[in-house]
Amino acid sequence: MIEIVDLYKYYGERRAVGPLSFSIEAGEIVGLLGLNGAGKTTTLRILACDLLPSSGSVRVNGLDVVESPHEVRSLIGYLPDTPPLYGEMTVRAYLHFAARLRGLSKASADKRVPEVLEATGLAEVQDQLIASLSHGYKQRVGIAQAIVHGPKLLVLDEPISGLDPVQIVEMRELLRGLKGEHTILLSSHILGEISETCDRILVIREGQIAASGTEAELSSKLLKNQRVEVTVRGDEEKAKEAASAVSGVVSVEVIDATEEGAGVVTLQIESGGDAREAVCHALVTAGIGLLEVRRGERELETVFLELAGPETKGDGTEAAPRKRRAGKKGAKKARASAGEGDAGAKDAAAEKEDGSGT
Ligand SMILES: Nc1ncnc2c1ncn2[C@@H]1O[C@H](COP(=O)(O)OP(=O)(O)OP(=O)(O)O)[C@@H](O)[C@H]1O
Repeated sequence: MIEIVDLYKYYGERRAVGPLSFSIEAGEIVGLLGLNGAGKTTTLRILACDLLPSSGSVRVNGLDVVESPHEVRSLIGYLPDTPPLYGEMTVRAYLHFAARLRGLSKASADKRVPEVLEATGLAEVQDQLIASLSHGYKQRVGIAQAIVHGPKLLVLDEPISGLDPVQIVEMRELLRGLKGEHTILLSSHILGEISETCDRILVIREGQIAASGTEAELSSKLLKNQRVEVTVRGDEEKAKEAASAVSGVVSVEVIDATEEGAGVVTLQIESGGDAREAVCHALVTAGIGLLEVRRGERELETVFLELAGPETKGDGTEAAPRKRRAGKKGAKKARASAGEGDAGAKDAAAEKEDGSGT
């Protein structure tokens, strides 16, 4: 569906993208993941025929974006990082307008708009002014305008950015629901936002693909040890001893408990392989009450920073395990902010000099 070979994009002397090559099969949902300035928006704009490449080839369904931009545009639904919405229009009127703009006849638009309202969960707010909608609903309208002409490919620039946790879950469901009919390429700078949504992740760093695969594949490639956090109720020393005795476990640390309660502790366990089942078995056998088991939350961050971060070591080493803090309030606060979207992180984009068509 998408084939990019040796793509370069320069803004003046500055190389924003390249050499960049990747392909995406029809029906896939793929995440382009990179820190600010990595080249995500530039790549997506080139795909959406909003920006010309400096060199290289970009094909959508076999059509070249430079040679056949009109045909490519009709195949693509594009959500830019700032959705092109008109606040003074109602949702339905705006989608009708967007449909007509993309070449649908009035009759086709009349038929298509209710389908799109339904598919994006906007039917209830169709008569509201766009300006009165929450950020999450505005993002949905942005996606609705992108699919209104029935494109095969959706190119979505940070569709999850700035959404609250409930809206993130709803957006994931919306995107996965669209997957059947569309191939989707979306961008993000937060791994946790897209790891559950995408079939595959392409990590982009300085305009090049640094790695690709599922989140699990990226983890196993880059992290020597796996991390699991287990919350238990019982004797702390006994729990540590039981977990430490499991084959493959290399370290057991007591960290901030994920919940309050008498005798509740959380252990952060590093192991050579996936030790979740063996650790749970050992703890239960030792008479420890098992309350929660999950993969360490820093694992996601660590993988991403290994690949894309400014302090990439490139040797597969990872950050030190999270230690127990003095109080539990601090822990809760830290967890609440971990993995949250950074709505302000795109400020720089607004200040960019416009390099369209260069
Ligand atoms: N119009 C422009 N003129 C000059 N430089 C630009 C322009 N647009 C982007 N750049 C530069 O190209 C590089 C890649 O930018 P791009 O917006 O593609 O990255 P990004 O991964 O989308 O980042 P963000 O998440 O901050 O939007 C950055 O160094 C950026 O400063």
